[in-house]
Amino acid sequence: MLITPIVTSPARVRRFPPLSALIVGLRSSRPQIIRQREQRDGDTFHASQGSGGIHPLPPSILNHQGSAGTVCRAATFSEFAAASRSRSVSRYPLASRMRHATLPSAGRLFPAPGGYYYVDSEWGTLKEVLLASPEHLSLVPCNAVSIEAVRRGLASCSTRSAEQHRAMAAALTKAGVDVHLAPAMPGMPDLAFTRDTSLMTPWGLVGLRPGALHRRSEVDVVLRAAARSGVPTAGRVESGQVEGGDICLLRPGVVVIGVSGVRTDAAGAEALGAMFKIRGWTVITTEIDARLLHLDTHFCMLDQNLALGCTERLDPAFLAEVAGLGVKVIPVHLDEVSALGCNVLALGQRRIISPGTAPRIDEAVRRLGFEVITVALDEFTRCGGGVHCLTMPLRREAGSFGRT
Ligand SMILES: NC(=[NH2+])NCCC[C@H](N)C(=O)O
Repeated sequence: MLITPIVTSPARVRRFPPLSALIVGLRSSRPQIIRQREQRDGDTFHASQGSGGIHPLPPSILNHQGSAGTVCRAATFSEFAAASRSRSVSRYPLASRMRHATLPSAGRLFPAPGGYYYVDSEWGTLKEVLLASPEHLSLVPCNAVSIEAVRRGLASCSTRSAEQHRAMAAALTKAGVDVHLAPAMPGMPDLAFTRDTSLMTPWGLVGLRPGALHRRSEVDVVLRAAARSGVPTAGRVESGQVEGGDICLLRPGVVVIGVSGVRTDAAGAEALGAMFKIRGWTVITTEIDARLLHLDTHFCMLDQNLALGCTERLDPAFLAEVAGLGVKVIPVHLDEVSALGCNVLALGQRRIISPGTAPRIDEAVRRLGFEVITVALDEFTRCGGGVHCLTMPLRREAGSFGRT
């Protein structure tokens, strides 16, 4: 079967209705799709499905100079109509304004066919993020932290998890981040951890392939929700397994993939890594301890040259490589990792959101001049995920060097 991604120009993307209008009710969204369906000859391409690995974009649009636009998945009108009927998307605090992205400029290291939606680092100023409703959250004993929580007799409380999730969304909004919310899905107890199902790149959103089988069907839900917001899809990993918590866009041009063999394996890392390599990125794979679940529980970027890391567990060769790239690692202890205290979200401009479970780390980061915003997330941390796992950035300002 052939699929035909649709191409729009950045200028068209700029004219999209405000995201707040798209999210709350999506009443004005049909024109957006109509605009996406306008194709420009020469920029259209076909990618075959079912060939294994990831569907790459054609070389003709790689190394693109930033003028030809955005590659979009053609969302069907029925998807769009379904989205406009959805009620659950309207409950969150949303930024009423829409600040448009700085679109790709000549000076950019990786000009962006992805256009408006764009992420090339873990620390560029965060502008838009995708969350998913925790309505069906439950404590699945599928990682060391959640197994221990179940052993201690803990359970999930839907009222508290909803409150904490809303408070996190409110903190994001207050920090100038627009929030998109995927609807709840019965039978998907870990859906709220949107980080793991997909990855936003400079070229569009990539669907991942979770190693946890109970999470695999989450990918379609998240991709559909993103498509309703007009986020272009760049491809999908179709071999091996790879979860977003194991991926770190260390800086523009360097991606790290943690391989535990359980959630992310070598085949999945290779499939995803190929997408970056073909665009000239350096792909660093590092073996991680499966008991720590994901890379992002024990290695998280705070800023362009600063990270939190569990130096007692990370591979010394990886730490040496990171040091060679000029990134300083603030050591975190294993008990802080288990408390998800290392699993923080960089907002850019020296601001982070932290679950506040490791005061020593928060204090150390504050002393470095960061604003540390804490949100209570114990309903989620007992499931093995914190604020980094609960957020999937859709748009960050392009990472730029030279700043300290
Ligand atoms: N990126 C992360 N660390 N995600 C945490 C996911 C937690 C979830 N209960 C799971 O085990 O899949």
